[in-house]
Amino acid sequence: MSTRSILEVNHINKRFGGLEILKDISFQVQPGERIGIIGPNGAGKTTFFNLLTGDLTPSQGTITYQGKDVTDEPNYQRTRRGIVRTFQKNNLLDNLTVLDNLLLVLQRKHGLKNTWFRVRNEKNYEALYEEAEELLETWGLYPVSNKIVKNLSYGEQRQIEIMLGIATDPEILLLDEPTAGMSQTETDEIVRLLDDLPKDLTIMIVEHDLDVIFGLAERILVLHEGYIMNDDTPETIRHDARVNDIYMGKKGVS
Ligand SMILES: Nc1ncnc2c1ncn2[C@@H]1O[C@H](COP(=O)(O)OP(=O)(O)OP(=O)(O)O)[C@@H](O)[C@H]1O
Repeated sequence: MSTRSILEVNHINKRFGGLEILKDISFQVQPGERIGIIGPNGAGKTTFFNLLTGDLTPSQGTITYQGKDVTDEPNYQRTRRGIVRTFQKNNLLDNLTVLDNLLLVLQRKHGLKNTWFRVRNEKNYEALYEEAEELLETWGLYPVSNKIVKNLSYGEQRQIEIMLGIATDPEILLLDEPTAGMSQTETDEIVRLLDDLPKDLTIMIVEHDLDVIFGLAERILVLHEGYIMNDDTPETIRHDARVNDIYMGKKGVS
C-alpha cells in the first residue's frame, strides 16, 4: 500500500444473487483528494458508495482505511473512524428544529449525554452552542436555526444534511448526489460551500450534474458496467472519446 493512501480498495467485487454489479474494482485515495464518480444509470455508483461506508460488504476483495482492514466493519464503526456519508434522500429528524438536529450531532461527537432536550438548559453546553452557531452561519442557515426541519424547503433540508455531515469532523466525506432535486440557485450555493471546505478534507462525490462534478473534482472515476472505465483528471475525462461515447451518448462532456 502507498504510505500516503487514506483509503485503498483492492479487487472489490459485488454480486446480488447471480448478478455481478461491481467487477474487480481497485483504486487508492490520497488525503485531501476530491474525487467525482460518474457513470450511466445502473453503473453501480451507489453500490460502490455503500461498500465504502459499510452499508454493504463486498462479495470479494478488501477495503483498507488508514492501513486497517475495514472490509467487514459496519457503517457505524466506519463513521466513528471518520468515513461519513450524506444520502440521496433526507435523513433528518423532521420534527425537531435545525438547531436541535445540529446539537444532537455535536453532542454525540463530543461524547456528551444523548438527551437533546437537556441541552437547551445547561450552561455547560455553551461551547456546543457556539460551535453550532458558527456552523449555522457558515452554511447560511442561521436565520432558520429555530425552524422545524419539515417546514423548510427541500434544498434547505439537503443543505442541513451536508452541514450535519461536516459537523462530525469527517476525514472522508462521501456525498451521494448532493444537489439532486435542487434549483440552480441552490445547486450553485452548495457547490460554493463544498468548494470552500478545508482542503485537507477528502471528498468523494456521486453526482449526475456534471457541472457540479467538473466544478469540484480534481479526479474523476468513470464507472461503466461495473468496471472503472477511466480514472483521470477532469480535463482528460472531458475529452475522452470512450467516455463521450458511452456516458454521454456521443454528445460530448460539457
Ligand atoms: N440490493 C440489490 N439487489 C439486487 N440488485 C441491486 C441491488 N442494489 C442495486 N442493484 C442493482 O445494481 C445495479 C447498480 O445499481 P446502483 O444503484 O449501484 O447504480 P447507480 O450507478 O448508482 O445508478 P443511478 O445512477 O441510477 O443511481 C442496478 O442494476 C440495480 O438494479
